[in-house]
Amino acid sequence: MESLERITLKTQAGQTAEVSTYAGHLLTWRNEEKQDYIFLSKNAVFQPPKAIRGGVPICFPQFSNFGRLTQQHGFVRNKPWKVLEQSAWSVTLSLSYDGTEFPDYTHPFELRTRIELCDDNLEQHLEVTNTGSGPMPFTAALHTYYAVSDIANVQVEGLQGLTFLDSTDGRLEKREEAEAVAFTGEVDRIYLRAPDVIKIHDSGAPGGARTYEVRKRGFPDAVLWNPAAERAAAMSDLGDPEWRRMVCLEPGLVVSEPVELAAGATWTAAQSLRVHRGVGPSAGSAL
Ligand SMILES: O=P(O)(O)OC[C@H]1O[C@@H](O)[C@H](O)[C@@H](O)[C@@H]1O
Repeated sequence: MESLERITLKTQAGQTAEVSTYAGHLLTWRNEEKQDYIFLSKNAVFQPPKAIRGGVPICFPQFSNFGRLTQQHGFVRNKPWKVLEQSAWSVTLSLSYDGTEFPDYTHPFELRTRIELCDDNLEQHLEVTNTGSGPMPFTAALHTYYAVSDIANVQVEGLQGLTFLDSTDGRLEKREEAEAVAFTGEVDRIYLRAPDVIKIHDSGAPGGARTYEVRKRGFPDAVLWNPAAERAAAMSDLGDPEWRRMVCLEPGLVVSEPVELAAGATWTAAQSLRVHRGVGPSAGSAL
């Protein structure tokens, strides 16, 4: 059952994005032909405190189990947020935590996210202020689910030569050899010190081909995830064939540069997503 408040952003050309005040969550981004750029599972459950499967869940103050919280990916994706500012094409939301609800995380903070929509370009900012009196450790990620025609058509460019932690293999440290990463099974990797531009090519997208160009700022790491059939079957809000229609590329502050934010200080990071359409699998790259 869907009962969440959605804010709709719209450009003059007719692109739309929907943002849920629950979880401060970008749910959809569609072009003027109503094609999805962002994946939202058909089996997603819109019932707080359940996390929404798809869109852009905000993992904070912890990514995965990188931190002391028992709750995977932190707790802000399971909370109502407040709208601070809104226009036809942008919205800013915030969430305040007073440090009391989770005994494993006693650092008060104010978190804000701003989403701005332009045609074929979406910007998302994340900003946190330490409102406590001591240093505040945290990890974070923008857990972005991209819509793809079929995971078999997807290649990710920009990761060659990087060290990654393989979460499907005990977080063993490995080196990425592939010029373009393809998906032949479960992929769950944390790339350390990833470049600020990474591209996802989908050779089967409507109109011929599509490239998502992801630019990140302030996030040193990048997580790449597709669960493949077996793990997806165990996730009631994903399943088959939904897992084939998504790939996650998540700018993150996970392991490369541990942060302890000073009392009163603010940390900011952002991602800028640009879509290149119908220009072949390389879309201006070397592939
Ligand atoms: O099911 P969740 O909590 O939303 O997590 C989904 C996935 O999120 C990814 O970021 C992790 O790397 C995966 O290990 C995890 O399975």
